[in-house]
Amino acid sequence: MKVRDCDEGDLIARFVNVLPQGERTIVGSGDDCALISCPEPSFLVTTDTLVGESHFLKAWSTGAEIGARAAAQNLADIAAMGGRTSALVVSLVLRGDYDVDWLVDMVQAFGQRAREAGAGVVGGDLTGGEELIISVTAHGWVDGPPVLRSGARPGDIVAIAGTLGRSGAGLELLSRRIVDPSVHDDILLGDFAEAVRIYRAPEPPLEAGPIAARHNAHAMMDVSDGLVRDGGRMARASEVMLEIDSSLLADDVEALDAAAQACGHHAMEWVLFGGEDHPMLATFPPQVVLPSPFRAIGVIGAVSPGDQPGIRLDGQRLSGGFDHFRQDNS
Ligand SMILES: Nc1ncnc2c1ncn2[C@@H]1O[C@H](COP(=O)(O)OP(=O)(O)OP(=O)(O)O)[C@@H](O)[C@H]1O
Ligand SMILES: Cc1ncc(C[n+]2csc(CCOP(=O)(O)O)c2C)c(N)n1
Ligand SMILES: [Mg+2]
Repeated sequence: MKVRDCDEGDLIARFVNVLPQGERTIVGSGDDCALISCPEPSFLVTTDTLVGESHFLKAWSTGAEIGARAAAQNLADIAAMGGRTSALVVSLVLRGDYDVDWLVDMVQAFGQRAREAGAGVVGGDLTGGEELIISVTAHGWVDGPPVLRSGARPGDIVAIAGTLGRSGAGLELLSRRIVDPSVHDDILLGDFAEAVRIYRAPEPPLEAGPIAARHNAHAMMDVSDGLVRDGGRMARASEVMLEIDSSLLADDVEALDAAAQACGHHAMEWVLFGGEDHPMLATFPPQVVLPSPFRAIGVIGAVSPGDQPGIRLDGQRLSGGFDHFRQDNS
């Protein structure tokens, strides 16, 4: 059955059937607004949109992978404040010729990621249009003070939880047809399985956000546009220098060895400039024993007089990363 064979009410009923309600939901999908409890004095809110051809290709990813990706990148933004997600709303721009089963798979996988994070999917909107667009708004809360990008201080440990570079490598393996885009089986994907899987549906370590907050992280953000671009944003917000030690990125580089050989590419480029793995980048005071799953990748330095905040690798200043509107995407 195609979308054009249904009416909006039919589709919404199919979606609601597979979506989690969420523990904080008082009124879910079906009224003019959802009503969500928020006993804390303030709440977190973030929005992120995925567009077919820009963020994913239907030819490369299943509906379920696209749905999981849309949920993951929004859940990661809430986690990156040290928070937990209470409720998501999801707006879809659809074409009439989409397969309804494909769409329900997408919505179900979106709901499953929300469910795993303890969140409800409490509403959305449906519109017709040429390109598939998934626009998500997430609401959440944080127990205690939120962890901002602006809190890094000289002497802090720079740490990361989650993977770097896998999504960028997966994108290149698919773009260059080194991996057949119709293959989704980890066994068949072999050495490339992790990179391709994470490109299609990132696996951000959501629990790391609240863990970092409990261990007094000074600053945190998720990495969506690459370590260098996003690390530079943290550096500017905090007016510090992120000093990354390349030897501490060796495990990420090694994990991409097979992909690098196949693409004739330096794995370190993906680790530094690739986005969309959504790991948590955080800084911790120097005396803290880093909580699992964080690992150190460098330290925070002061900005020398006359210099600008930024990010350096082994003392060399870096710039670049993903930007929708610039041509210098690395
Ligand atoms: N159209 C807009 N109007 C106002 N603020 C915006 C707009 N677009 C983005 N912002 C704000 O700019 C900041 C950076 O946006 P961005 O989309 O890069 O978020 P991010 O968390 O860095 O990346 P990602 O969404 O990929 O995780 C966010 O605080 C966001 O709310
Ligand atoms: C088909 C295809 N081509 C290119 C990319 C790369 N890409 C798109 S958006 C983005 C950064 C985060 O964007 P945002 O800030 O919008 O969340 C990256 C690295 C992709 N994922 N799929
Ligand atoms: Mg973010």
